[in-house]
Amino acid sequence: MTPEFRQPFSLGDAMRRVTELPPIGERDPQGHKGTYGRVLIVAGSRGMSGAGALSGQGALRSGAGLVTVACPDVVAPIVAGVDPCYLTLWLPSDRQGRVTAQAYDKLRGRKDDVIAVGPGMGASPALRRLVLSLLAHASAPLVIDADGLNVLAGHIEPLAGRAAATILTPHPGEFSRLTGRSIAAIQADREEMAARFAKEHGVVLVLKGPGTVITDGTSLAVNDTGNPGMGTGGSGDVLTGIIAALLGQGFEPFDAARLGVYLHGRAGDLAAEDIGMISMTPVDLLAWLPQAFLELATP
Ligand SMILES: NC(=O)C1=CN([C@@H]2O[C@H](COP(=O)(O)OP(=O)(O)OC[C@H]3O[C@@H](n4cnc5c(N)ncnc54)[C@H](OP(=O)(O)O)[C@@H]3O)[C@@H](O)[C@H]2O)[C@@H](O)CC1
Ligand SMILES: Nc1ncnc2c1ncn2[C@@H]1O[C@H](COP(=O)(O)OP(=O)(O)O)[C@@H](O)[C@H]1O
Ligand SMILES: [Mg+2]
Repeated sequence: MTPEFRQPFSLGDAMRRVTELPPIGERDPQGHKGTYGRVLIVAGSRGMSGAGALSGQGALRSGAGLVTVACPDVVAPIVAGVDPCYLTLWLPSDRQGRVTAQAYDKLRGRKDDVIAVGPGMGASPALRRLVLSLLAHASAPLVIDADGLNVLAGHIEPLAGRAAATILTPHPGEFSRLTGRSIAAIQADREEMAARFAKEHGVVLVLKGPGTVITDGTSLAVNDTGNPGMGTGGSGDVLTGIIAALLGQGFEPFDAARLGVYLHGRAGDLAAEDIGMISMTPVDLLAWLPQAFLELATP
């Protein structure tokens, strides 16, 4: 067969399509905060303190035992003031209010069950160093979003060879930077592009937007919850916290990702039913997350 007649590579039948959600078990009566996962969220910078707070609250509303939001010290009091239930870890900051190259020293040796990094951190060589250090040395599963993803654009090799799971949560713009492909090309072939990337780099890929695709390169799910009311800055930051919390409670990475995406969208649908898509904000996703969880926990 000459090359021009070769079929294009397709994941086709080898791909397991998943539609059933993983069950949410009851909380262990003997459980305590140590049982349900210590979640570290590294997020925020001057001007984007909300990203850290929204991710932290997303994790709290999703059952995490103990949530710590690590953010530049200049925004830490603001982040701490949003919610009394998470801890804050104050990271050294530069003149722009972003983390410095010394930030990783504050995270080294911590015993977190899961680490999420990226929302609202801005772009800098120091952030790149921080993300690469986490990829190289953190033994906990990692969720990488937003600016954490952007530092990997054009340098995705550090994703390879991690012992623990890595979940990436790009929107199409971020996935375009990661892959070097146009947003249009990605949107035209979302499932194939996501699955191929996940397989090649050994990650769980959450390609966001209507019909979010979740795949580990072997299994694939397309989410059917969510609505355009969620097209408001900060919705994705909430999702990062939700997925991190589910990982911390022991869900397998692929399951944590697809369950988190489902619940996030369902919270958005419940909010839209009640207050409408126009007025809802990511804070409402937090408010309706309990109802979304209750629906799944109560048959
Ligand atoms: N309160 C806070 O602190 C908040 C902080 N935040 C923080 O802000 C930082 C910047 O994040 P960001 O996503 O706003 O900008 P960026 O990565 O340049 O992406 C834009 C590009 O992607 C594209 N694109 C996006 N979605 C798409 C889709 N569904 N389908 C197709 N295309 C899509 C988009 O396309 P366009 O709009 O041009 O059509 C454009 O090209 C980040 O750290 C985040 O965490 C925010 O969370 C807000 C609340
Ligand atoms: N029209 C839509 N339908 C379903 N989900 C949507 C829609 N618009 C946005 N979302 C969801 O909202 C979230 C937006 O995330 P992201 O783009 O990272 O926002 P931000 O960085 O501002 O928090 C994603 O989970 C995305 O799937
Ligand atoms: Mg985002």
